Amino acid sequence: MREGLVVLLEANRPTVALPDGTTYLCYLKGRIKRDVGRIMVGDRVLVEPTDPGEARIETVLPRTTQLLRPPVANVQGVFVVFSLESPAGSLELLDKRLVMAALSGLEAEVVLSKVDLATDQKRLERIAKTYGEAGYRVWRTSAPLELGIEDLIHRARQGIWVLTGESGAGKSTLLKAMIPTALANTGELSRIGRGQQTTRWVRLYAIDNYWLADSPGYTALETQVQSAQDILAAFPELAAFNCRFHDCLHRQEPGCLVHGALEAGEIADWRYQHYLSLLDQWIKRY
Ligand SMILES: Nc1nc2c(ncn2[C@@H]2O[C@H](COP(=O)(O)OP(=O)(O)OP(=O)(O)O)[C@@H](O)[C@H]2O)c(=O)[nH]1
Ligand SMILES: [Zn+2]
Repeated sequence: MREGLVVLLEANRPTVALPDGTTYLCYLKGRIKRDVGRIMVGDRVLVEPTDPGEARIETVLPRTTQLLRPPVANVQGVFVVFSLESPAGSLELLDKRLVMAALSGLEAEVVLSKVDLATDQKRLERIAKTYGEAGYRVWRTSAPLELGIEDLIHRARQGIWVLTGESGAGKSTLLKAMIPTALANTGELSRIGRGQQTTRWVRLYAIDNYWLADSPGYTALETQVQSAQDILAAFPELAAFNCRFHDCLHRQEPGCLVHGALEAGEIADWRYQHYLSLLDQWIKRY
């Protein structure tokens, strides 16, 4: 048996890629349907070749993560695309996506798109610096100028990655640049059920040592928030402060060092505000 990855699920038939690049159109051993339920793109499986180009999936290995949209298992990281202009992205949504990624156990990188349209250079620098200091890889890209995209593509990564971001942020544009062969698929539609619903098949494409899903999105099945400290941990530049109380949440606690750092401009005010509002939402819910 050999280990492979489900890279496409077309009409419920999985295509599995092996590390050497060969692919098999697979069918599932009966027992698996009962044990695993639906197999997903991104599932790691053990296969037994049966006929040329065909194999039987014997085992589905345990999943680490599971996204609902796009439906992909074992996602390792997300590219959060943020458009500087037309339309200008929302920093609040950017922070929300980054926090969701952290709370779902995913890596995240920030892609500042459309730098060719950026009129406010100081703002661009401030944003890039803020997220860089918070520990994220930050990319600046421009599709028409072909800027930054090659660097972004060929950086060491592992596992499966997904593009996410607001409507109009530039996700499809990046996707086409990152996987030119996916072009033919972007409009691919499949009818399911009685033809009421249409859906696109998700396909994974190999880039260097990682995989990219050709469908943008990002809704995780579950997040692991156990305490307010988990929210704080998702803001690394705030979590780094050692205030008087070791579990300081940097609100109104005595001896909190964050307020001074804010006044000195060492922390971006919008990051702190977004932290407080996410913290509030979480506390109200529990
Ligand atoms: N000037 C400029 N325009 C860009 C750039 N990247 C994308 N665009 C344009 O921005 C618009 C939106 O880009 P898309 O790639 O469709 O954005 P998207 O995130 O896929 O949008 P949705 O499909 O609505 O989610 C298109 O008209 C693109 O041509 C860029 O780097 N510079
Ligand atoms: Zn504090």
